[in-house]
Amino acid sequence: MTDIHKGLVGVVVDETAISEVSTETSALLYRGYPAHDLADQCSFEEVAFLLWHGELPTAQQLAEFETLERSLRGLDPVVKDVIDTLPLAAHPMDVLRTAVSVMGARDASLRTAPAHGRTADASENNQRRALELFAQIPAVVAYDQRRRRGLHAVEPRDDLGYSANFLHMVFGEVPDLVVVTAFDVSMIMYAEHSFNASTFTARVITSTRADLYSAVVGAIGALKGPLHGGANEAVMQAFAEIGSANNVGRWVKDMLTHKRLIMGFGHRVYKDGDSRVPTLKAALDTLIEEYQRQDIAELYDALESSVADALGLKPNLDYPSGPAYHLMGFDTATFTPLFAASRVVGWTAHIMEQQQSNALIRPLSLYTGPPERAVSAGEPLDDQAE
Ligand SMILES: CC(=O)SCCNC(=O)CCNC(=O)[C@H](O)C(C)(C)COP(=O)(O)OP(=O)(O)OC[C@H]1O[C@@H](n2cnc3c(N)ncnc32)[C@H](O)[C@@H]1OP(=O)(O)O
Ligand SMILES: O=C([O-])CC(=O)C(=O)O
Repeated sequence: MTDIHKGLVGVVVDETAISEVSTETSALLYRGYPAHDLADQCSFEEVAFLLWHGELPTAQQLAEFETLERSLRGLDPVVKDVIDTLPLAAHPMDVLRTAVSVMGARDASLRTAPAHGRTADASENNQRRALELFAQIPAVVAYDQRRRRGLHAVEPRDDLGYSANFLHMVFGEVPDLVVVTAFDVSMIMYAEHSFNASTFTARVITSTRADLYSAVVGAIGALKGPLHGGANEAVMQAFAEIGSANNVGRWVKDMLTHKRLIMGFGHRVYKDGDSRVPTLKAALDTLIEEYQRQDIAELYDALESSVADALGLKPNLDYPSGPAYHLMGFDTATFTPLFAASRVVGWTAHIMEQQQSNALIRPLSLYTGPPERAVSAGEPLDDQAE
């Protein structure tokens, strides 16, 4: 009897030195450091450097890294033109996926890479490409949200850190420090999570020796789904549907009656709570205080305890991030692109790790279709199908 691991549940498919997601202790380590400590003490730029290079940067390395990242923030006018051809009703994840695809098609260095070689896509090129995506995805997200609102694009500022500049490009001004800090924390918490569906997608694509952009485009596609990154958007839709804490009980009952999933709850690996939630919830609390939105805190708590009572499920990272991004002023459909802006660090770290020790990823399947049969010449196709 062949063992089938549907959804690859519990299957260890490879090694990684980038992060550890522990089921037993519900902990998350980035290159050995607890992610919550990094969120407390480091900037997103430092964490990106750590995930890519394995060590936190020295002061000089950080200064060089920041200077380079800031110099790469401007968006290629051709990418802007392509975005402008897309309907305003297109989902922002589709816009981002298209933008990254255009960036890949315009990277001349890809065209000179020999397809047959082991080093078909040299690692220093990939480090550059990863940094460019890191620096430019915020500009894509900002450009797209602003065009939907009928606003002109805002150019990046090289005197601001990653998160302050991101918010400046989206909203045309730098918000209070409390908002910038909460956003930076969200970027750090979303940056990396071992072999989740989108990262695994990127590794599968990389295993065929396809280029980094193809792998990132595929990862964006996988992240869009509501069982993965799309859940942060779905959480906010649920909040809007519920309206206020008083309606939570009725709403949850209705969801259970109709056997619908409650987005932002449950996790494939963490069965006793997502290790990242307390850190992002603390950041959400600072935003609730900043914007004086106790109503959101009440709804959040009521839904969390109602789902715990009804299903025994705990929130995942997408639960606090939904209301946090809403309070910051992002359109709901833009939440998952924010996740992508952060996770591009993890994706590209995994792409480079996969390239360093590659094996084509190609599992087996158990065939359950009809047994071998003969094609009868002259028999009408309809009869054959019966
Ligand atoms: C940052 C992230 O990407 S985290 C994930 C974000 N996704 C979501 O929040 C979507 C909602 N959650 C889910 O769909 C799931 O919990 C997943 C996809 C995250 C994990 O799924 P799995 O590990 O496959 O768990 P699985 O689906 O086997 O769940 C076990 C049982 O709990 C139920 N369940 C799990 N999550 C939920 C939920 N959010 N709402 C209602 N029921 C749920 C399942 O229906 C299943 O019930 P069954 O045994 O009667 O069939
Ligand atoms: O690990 C997972 O399956 C999903 C997740 O939480 C993430 O990618 O951040």
